[in-house]
Amino acid sequence: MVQSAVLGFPRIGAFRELKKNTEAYWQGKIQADQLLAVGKDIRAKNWKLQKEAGVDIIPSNDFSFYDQVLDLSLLFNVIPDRYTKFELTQLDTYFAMGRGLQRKATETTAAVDVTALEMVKWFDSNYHYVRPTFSHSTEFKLTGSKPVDEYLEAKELGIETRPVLVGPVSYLALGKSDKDSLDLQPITLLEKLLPVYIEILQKLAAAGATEVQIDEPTLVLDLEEDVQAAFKVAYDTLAKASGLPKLILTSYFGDVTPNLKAITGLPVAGYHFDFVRSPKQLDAVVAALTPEQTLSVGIVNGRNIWKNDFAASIEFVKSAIAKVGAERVTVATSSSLLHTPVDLDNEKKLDAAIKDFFSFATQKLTEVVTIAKAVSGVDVSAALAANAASIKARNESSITNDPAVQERVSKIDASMSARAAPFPERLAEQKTKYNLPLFPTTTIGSFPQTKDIRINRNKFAKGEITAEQYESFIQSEIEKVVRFQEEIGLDVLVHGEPERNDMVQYFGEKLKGYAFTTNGWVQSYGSRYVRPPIIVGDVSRPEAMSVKESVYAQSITKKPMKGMLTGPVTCLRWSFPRDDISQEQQSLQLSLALRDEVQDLEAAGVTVIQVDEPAIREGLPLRAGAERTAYLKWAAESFRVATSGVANSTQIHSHFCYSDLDPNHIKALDADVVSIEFSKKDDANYIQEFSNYPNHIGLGLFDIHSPRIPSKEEFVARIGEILKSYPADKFWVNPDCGLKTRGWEETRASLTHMVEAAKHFRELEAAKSA
Ligand code: MET
Ligand SMILES: [Zn+2]
Repeated sequence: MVQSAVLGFPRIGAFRELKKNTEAYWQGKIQADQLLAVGKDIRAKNWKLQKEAGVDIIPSNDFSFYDQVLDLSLLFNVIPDRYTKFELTQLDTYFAMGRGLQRKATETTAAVDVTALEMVKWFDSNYHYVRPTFSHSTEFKLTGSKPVDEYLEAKELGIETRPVLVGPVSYLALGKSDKDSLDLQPITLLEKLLPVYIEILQKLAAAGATEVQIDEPTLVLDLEEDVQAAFKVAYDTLAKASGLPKLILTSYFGDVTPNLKAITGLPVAGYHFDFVRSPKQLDAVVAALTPEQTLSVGIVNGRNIWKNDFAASIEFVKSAIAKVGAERVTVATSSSLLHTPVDLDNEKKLDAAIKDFFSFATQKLTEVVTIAKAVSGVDVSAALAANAASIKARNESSITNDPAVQERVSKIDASMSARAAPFPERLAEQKTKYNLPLFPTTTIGSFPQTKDIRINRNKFAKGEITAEQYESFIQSEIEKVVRFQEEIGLDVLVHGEPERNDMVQYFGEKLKGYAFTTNGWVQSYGSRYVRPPIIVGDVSRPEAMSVKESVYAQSITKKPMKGMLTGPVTCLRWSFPRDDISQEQQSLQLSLALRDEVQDLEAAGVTVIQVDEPAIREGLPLRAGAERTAYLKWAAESFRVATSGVANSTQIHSHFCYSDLDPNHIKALDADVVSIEFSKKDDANYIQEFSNYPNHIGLGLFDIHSPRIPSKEEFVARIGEILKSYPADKFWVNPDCGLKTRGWEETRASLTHMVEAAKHFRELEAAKSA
C-alpha cells in the first residue's frame, strides 16, 4: 500500500484561536500556561484530524507560536545578546526576538527596549520568517526539546508522527550575520552547528521517532558553491553519528535540478520533491536516487485552494511508480499546508457552485489519502467520479469563463501599453498643468484607520446604518484628511482611503471574477493573518470602483488630488490565483479592468493617479533565468496597459514597498513618479543606483511601521544625505508607505516636520539660483 504524507498543517486554529490567545498573552490578559494550553489543544486537534482522514505520515513540530525558523533559533541558542540581558522567560525572549519588546520598568523588573530580528519573505510565499542572526559569539547548544516534546505529546494521544525540522544548510543559508559580525558568512558555521542537529535527532530517535522530515527548501534557489558543497558535508556528518532516525530530505516551491548534484547520493533514506511546481524534474530526480532511496511525490498543492485534479495526479504518481516501484513511493502534499486556509466546511456564505471548486487544508488531507489509495489499487471510484465532475464543472463554468474578457486580452497591442509621448514631453505638460514646487510633498494614500472608521464599516456591513449614512460618514472622513493636508501644506493630496478594508480586497469585491471567504485566514507572520480573495474566473469591472470618493475629494480642494488604485500584479499576488490559466493572463485581465478605472478617473477630473504595486518584487521568480525575464516583462506590461491610456498631462504615480527594489525593474513601468520605501536603507550605493532612474522618485523618508516621530532636523539631515547623490529636480518628499496603521498624533507631527524640511530645501535652492 502506497503511503500518504502531509508535510505540515496550519497552526492558527480554524477560527484564529492562536492569534486571539497570543495577542491576549502579549497584552497581559492571559498567562503563559494558558497560551501553552491553547497550543497543545490546536496540535491535538490537528493530529486527530489527520489521523481520522487516514493520513499515514502525520507531521509533528510543524506547530509554532510565531515562526518555525525562530523556533530553531531559540532551540539552538542563536539568540543575540541584546535579547538575553533582560533575563526574560524563554517564551518572552522568543517573542522579543520575533516582534521586539518595549516595556516600562516596574518595581521588580528593569525597562526593556529591544527591536525585533529581521523578518523576510519565506521564498515566494506571503509567509514571513524571522531570520536567524549569527555573530562570532554565537554558541550553538540545545536550550530545550520542543521537537521531542511535541512528538511525545502526539504519541500520548496514540498518534505516531514524523517530526519536521528545517535542515542545517537551509537554516544557515536563510540567516545572516549580525551588525557586530558583518564579516561572518553563516554557512561557515556548519561544523559548529551540526552537533546540535545530531543531539536533537538522537533525542527524537530515542523517543521513538523512526523518520524525520528535514526541510532544505533553499534547494530551489540559485546557490553559491559553498552552500552547495555544504549539503554533502552536513549529511555525511549526520550519517556518521549513531542512533539517528531516517532522514527524508525535503524541498518544495520549485525545481531542484540545478542543484541536484549537491544532493545526489547523500546518505539519506529518501527525498521529497514538489511536483506541483515542477513536474518536469521527475526524470532527473529519479535518476539521482540510489536503489534504496524512497521518493515522496508532492502532488497535492500546499499553496493554493483548488481541488486537486485526481485523474492527472494519479497518472503522475503512477508514472513515478513505474520508474521506482510502489514500495519506494509516498504520495504527499507539495509543501506544508501552512499556506492554505484551514477548513472549507467553515465557509457558510460561499455559493455552492464556487465552493465545489475549492479544497482547503482539511480537504487536502482526504485528497492525499485518496490518491494514495487509488495508486494502490483500492477502489475509490466514487471519489474519482465526483472529483472528475467537479473539475469538469469548473472548466466549463460561466463563472470561470467570460469570452468577452478573453477576447479583450487577446487584442492588447503595443499601442495599449505605451504612453502617447516619452517622459520628458509628458513632464513638460505636467509642469505647466500642476506647477508644483521643487521637492513636491505627498503621502502614499492611506491615513489612520481609526476605530471610528472600523466601527462604521462594521455597522454598514451589518445593515445597522444605511448606505447614505455610511457614505456621508466616509465623506466627512475624506474632508478631515483633505483639510489636514491643506493645513500643513502638502502639495499633492490624497483622500485617505477610509472606505477601504484592504487594498486588494476592496477592489476584488467590486470586480467580477473574485470570491471571498469568511474564515479563510492564512498566517502571514506571527499573529498577522491575511484572508486572500480568490480569483475564480475571468476578471472584469462591472462599474467604476473608486471614482466617487476621489471625485468628491478633488471637489473640495484646489490642490491636485491623487486617485488611488491597486495595481494588477499586486491584486494578483495578494489573491489566491487561478491554476487553470497563466498568471500573465490573469494579470492582463486585471490590467484592463484598471485601465478602464484610470480612464474614468481622468475623465472625471482626477488627473494625478497612483497605481500601487508593492507586490511586484515578491512575484519575481526565485531563480534567475527565462522565467524571471518573462515575469518582468508581463508585470511591466500589465502596469503599462493599466496606466497608459491617458493624456500626457495626466500624471501617473506608482508605489513600491516591502523589499529591496532594483531600479531597473521599475524603469519599464514608465510611471511619471514613483515612491518607494527607503527610510531604513543606508547604503550609499543603493541611493546612487536610484539617481540614474530617469523619471521622478520619492525615496521614503520615514518608517510608517513605527510610532516614532522624526524631527524636522532629522528630515533635513536625511534629505541632505540623499541629495549628495540624487538630483534635486527629480526629488519628491514622502513617507515610506501609507499611514493606515498609525495614530493621528504621530501622523500629524511627522508629516508637519517632513513638509517643513521640504520647504527648507526649497529656500536653499531658491537662494542658489538667486
Ligand atoms: C502596501 S502599499 C500601501 C499603499 C496604499 N495606497 C496605502 O497607502 O495604504
Ligand atoms: Zn506601501
